[in-house]
Amino acid sequence: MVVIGREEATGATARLGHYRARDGSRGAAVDLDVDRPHVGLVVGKRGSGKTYTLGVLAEGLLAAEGVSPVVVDPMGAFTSLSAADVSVTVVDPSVRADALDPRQWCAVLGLDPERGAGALVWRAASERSTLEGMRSWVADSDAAASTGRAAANHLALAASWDIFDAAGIETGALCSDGLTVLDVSGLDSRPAGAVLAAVATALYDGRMAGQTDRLPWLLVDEAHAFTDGVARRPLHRLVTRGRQPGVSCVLATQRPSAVPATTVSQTDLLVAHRLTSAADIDALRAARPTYLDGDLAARLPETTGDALVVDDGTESVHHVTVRERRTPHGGETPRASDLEADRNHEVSAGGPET
Ligand SMILES: Nc1ncnc2c1ncn2[C@@H]1O[C@H](COP(=O)(O)OP(=O)(O)OP(=O)(O)O)[C@@H](O)[C@H]1O
Repeated sequence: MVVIGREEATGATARLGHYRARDGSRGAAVDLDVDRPHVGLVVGKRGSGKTYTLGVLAEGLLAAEGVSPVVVDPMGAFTSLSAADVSVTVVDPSVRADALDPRQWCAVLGLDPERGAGALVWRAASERSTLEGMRSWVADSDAAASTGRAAANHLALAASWDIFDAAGIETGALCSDGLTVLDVSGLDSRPAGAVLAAVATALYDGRMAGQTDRLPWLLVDEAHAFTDGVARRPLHRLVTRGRQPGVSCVLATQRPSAVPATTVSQTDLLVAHRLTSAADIDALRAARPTYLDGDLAARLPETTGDALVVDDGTESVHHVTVRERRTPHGGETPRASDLEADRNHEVSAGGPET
């Protein structure tokens, strides 16, 4: 067995799959180090196996001691795990208003903090810790009527997202011995970004303040959806500085070119599935010139579930077939033939009741 991500022989690992020889034959088992914190990036075109690979990693983390896997799940691909495994908790995302700082409040509402409604929301977020409090503070402020109305409308929009709550997401609840799935599939990109911002901040600050002994792993699917919104700064902080307090972060995306170059270059574990877009291959190559030279880019895998794994720690590249999941994969793209099969099943079962 080979362990990717470290040189030492001991410590917790998660089974990733097995080596794939050039002729496609199966080689030795491949594990990932989960003993120390890492920054991982899983890339690949649609349907190449990214979500599946995140699921494999989540399973491995669930089985490892001393770590707390947390998934931010924009596709609802992980919610089915709770039926298969009791240690999986699907959480309805909830965010304390003061989990976002004034700058993040302006970012999530798309407001310029320097002017008008943005400046008012900034002050409301500095003065009050709940959304209700911010709304009353704006209503009572002596700002120009049109500015007050605009700020009130933006805060009413935030209230309509139904995510802001005095309880919020606590570090302690996230850092359990099970897998926590934050299902943001029902949310638009702004509230989903607010949830990710709050979670990334809770994990980082929680570890800095010594609130948990466990090492959190934040797995983010469809990460390109979060790179220019309110979650950008907290994610950037995790990617650049999270390892020091012990927080790992693994981002999965079909568009590496949409992920900031600093994020790609901070990655110490890169899992590259099939990629065909020249812009995406170039984005990877630009950030990882040593490993992803022209030759290696040409050797990116062709088959779903196969991956090129680049390990910065040991400066090595591995050709891996990701193992099959032990729990159900919820990321299937619906197919017309599935509907057809369902219909046939209903007919053979006597059809729907009338
Ligand atoms: N390692 C694997 N072993 C077996 N089957 C796999 C593996 N990886 C992926 N698959 C199959 O390929 C399908 C597509 O994988 P997945 O949903 O992870 O793709 P994706 O890259 O996340 O796609 P999208 O970008 O659309 O989210 C899965 O439904 C699964 O059936």
